[in-house]
Amino acid sequence: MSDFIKDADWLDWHPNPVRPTYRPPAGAVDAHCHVFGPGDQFPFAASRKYTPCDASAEQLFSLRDHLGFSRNVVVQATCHGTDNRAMLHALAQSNGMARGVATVTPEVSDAELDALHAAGVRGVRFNFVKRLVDVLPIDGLRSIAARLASRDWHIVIYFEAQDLPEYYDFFASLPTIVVVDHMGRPDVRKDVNGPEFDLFVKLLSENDNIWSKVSCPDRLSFSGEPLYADVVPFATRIVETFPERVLWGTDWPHPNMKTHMPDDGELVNFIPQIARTEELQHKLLVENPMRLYWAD
Ligand SMILES: O=C(O)c1cc(C(=O)O)oc(=O)c1
Repeated sequence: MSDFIKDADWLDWHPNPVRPTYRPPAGAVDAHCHVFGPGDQFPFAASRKYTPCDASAEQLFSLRDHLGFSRNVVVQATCHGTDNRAMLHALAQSNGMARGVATVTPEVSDAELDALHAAGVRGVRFNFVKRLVDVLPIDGLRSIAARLASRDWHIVIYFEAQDLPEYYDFFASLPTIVVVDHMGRPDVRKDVNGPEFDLFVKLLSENDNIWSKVSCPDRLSFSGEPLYADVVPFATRIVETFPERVLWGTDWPHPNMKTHMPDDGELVNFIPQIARTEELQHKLLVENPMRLYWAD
């Protein structure tokens, strides 16, 4: 029994996703997923904006095998704040088949960063989504970023499209590889070649250190599952313009979905819609994440 009671409107992860008909290439990496707790073992943070159901490392790895994937990148979920223990536990249970992205404060010591590296962490997440976090002052983020540059770590950023103009110069100034979560959350009802998404494409065009995850059609779509047709032009534009700088992930256990819970097998079946050749799929699922997370 968890010590926490999940939010009344919380949607649990899908209990029995289909076995995907699309088979990912050997060694495929789910480069964006999370663990939640379990809350009685790894308590959720006092600063959290939501209380989820539990989603353990064992459940994550069982999903990985079911979907035909080999590896995971476990991204620190905001409900755990800067307490990275649940994520680190997942890495420790993975037999080297998972890497992590942590959340840290500007006060983090070099020794703590060393320990995170030894545990398999290769990046830090900066979050600008106000419903999820109290956004840290930019100066603090800058000081963290400067310390990561010498470590060959990267920074994962999560923001929504309407906030990109405000943060554009800051993002462009970051000294590490930068990976944008969920394509910068475009409003897919707008034109894929319109000013809003063009600004995101410009960010990647002008900064060859900036990458994008082409994840979460379920969050972005208004046309809905399983086809997520309205997301396809956005994701294909990114995959085909920046084939060496894209990552894909399930986003399991899908925090804060309010209307439906995606079937993770159908999310895998969606991959060939957005990466339309075997070569693009191999870069997206194997070469790019391996370069970023398993270079050593
Ligand atoms: O859109 C979200 O609610 C969301 C939340 C989190 C998190 O709480 O860490 O991570 C994500 O990738 C997406």
